[in-house]
Amino acid sequence: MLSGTDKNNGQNIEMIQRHSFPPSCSKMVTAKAWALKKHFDGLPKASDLELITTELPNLKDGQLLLESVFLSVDPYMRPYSQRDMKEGDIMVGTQVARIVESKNPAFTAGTFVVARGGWRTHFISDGKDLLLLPSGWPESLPKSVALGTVGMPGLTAYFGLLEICKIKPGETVLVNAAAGAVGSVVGQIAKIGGCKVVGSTGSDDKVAYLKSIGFDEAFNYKTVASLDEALRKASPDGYDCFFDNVGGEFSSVAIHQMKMFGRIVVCGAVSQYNNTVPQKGTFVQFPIVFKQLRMEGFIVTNWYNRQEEALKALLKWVVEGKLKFHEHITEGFENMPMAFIGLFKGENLGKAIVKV
Ligand SMILES: NC(=O)C1=CN([C@@H]2O[C@H](COP(=O)(O)OP(=O)(O)OC[C@H]3O[C@@H](n4cnc5c(N)ncnc54)[C@H](OP(=O)(O)O)[C@@H]3O)[C@@H](O)[C@H]2O)C=CC1
Ligand SMILES: CCCCCCC/C=C/C=O
Repeated sequence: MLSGTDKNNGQNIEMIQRHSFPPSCSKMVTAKAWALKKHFDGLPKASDLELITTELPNLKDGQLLLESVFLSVDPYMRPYSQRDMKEGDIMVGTQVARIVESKNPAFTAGTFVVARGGWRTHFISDGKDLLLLPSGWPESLPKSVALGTVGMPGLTAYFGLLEICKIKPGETVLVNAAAGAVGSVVGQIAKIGGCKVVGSTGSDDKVAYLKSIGFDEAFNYKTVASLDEALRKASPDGYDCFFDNVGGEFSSVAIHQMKMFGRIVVCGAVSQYNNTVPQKGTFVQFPIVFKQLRMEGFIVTNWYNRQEEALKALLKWVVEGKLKFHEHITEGFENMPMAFIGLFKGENLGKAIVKV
């Protein structure tokens, strides 16, 4: 038997082998997967990825066969591929998958789970890292939301805002990439928490969307004459909290408009992920020292010991209509590269999802 743990994705998932299995296997399942053919150089290109087709072995005791239904494409995959993947590895990622067959008594065929299976249509798991949808998941709520607002991006917003920023009612919160998976949840949780919310995003349609979900102020950073002025106009008194998804120039400008004792959550730096040469930035020490700011980076998985509590809260807000979600759905597994590349062109409104 050719098998192994997929170290690349850090998961207990049987690796897809790039050749056929012995003829003794009765029910062969053909799996498709996207592999990193060539490390990205600048903006990812479809030709950097390769679609491979393989056949999975029969299940051993304790194993499950899963079929992806919805897959997530996320900006983190770009820096992750650079740092942690080698050419030929299957792209890292999560999906909502259906259990097709189970030889694991803890799971029943037909159940939907969130898995870290990478960009694959089918895969085999020992069940260790599979997550059931939170209890009380309404039939009417698309299961894909478990990859967005009630999933990793929602958790990012929840912990970043409540635990790192520690927002208080009456404060003013700034978030960029505000119409995306994380940003749209940040703004809405901040509103639930009694804050004033300002969002920056890359199109007028997205600005209108942000207003429709309760943002107090929103602007299109691509068309404003001056970012500094746009930030000042949206909140003349400055910002208590800045949830930074973008980095780069935006952050360099925004840091100067923080209030005394402001908090900055460094969640991501999507504007920098495709850089081919290191950028020279502004020096941040002056505003940090003289306004006594706190600036903290965080990775959501560090908070996963509390994910049950947070997913419950996020689902409750969604069900109550306090937390709206939007999905940008790309149809077809073969279009995963296109959906991924689209993230860096601002094509998505809300969570970018691929439906197999
Ligand atoms: N620290 C953590 O644990 C986690 C961090 N993250 C980070 O959060 C951020 C948002 O992720 P997510 O919500 O999933 O993604 P989004 O759904 O927000 O999609 C990415 C968006 O980023 C914006 N964008 C793309 N390129 C640029 C650019 N050059 N300059 C400015 N904006 C750009 C685009 O929106 P627009 O049209 O507005 O430009 C695009 O739609 C990312 O930085 C990501 O890495 C995400 C999850 C966990
Ligand atoms: C369960 C999926 C793990 C996602 C981790 C995301 C960390 C993000 C970092 C920056 O974008």
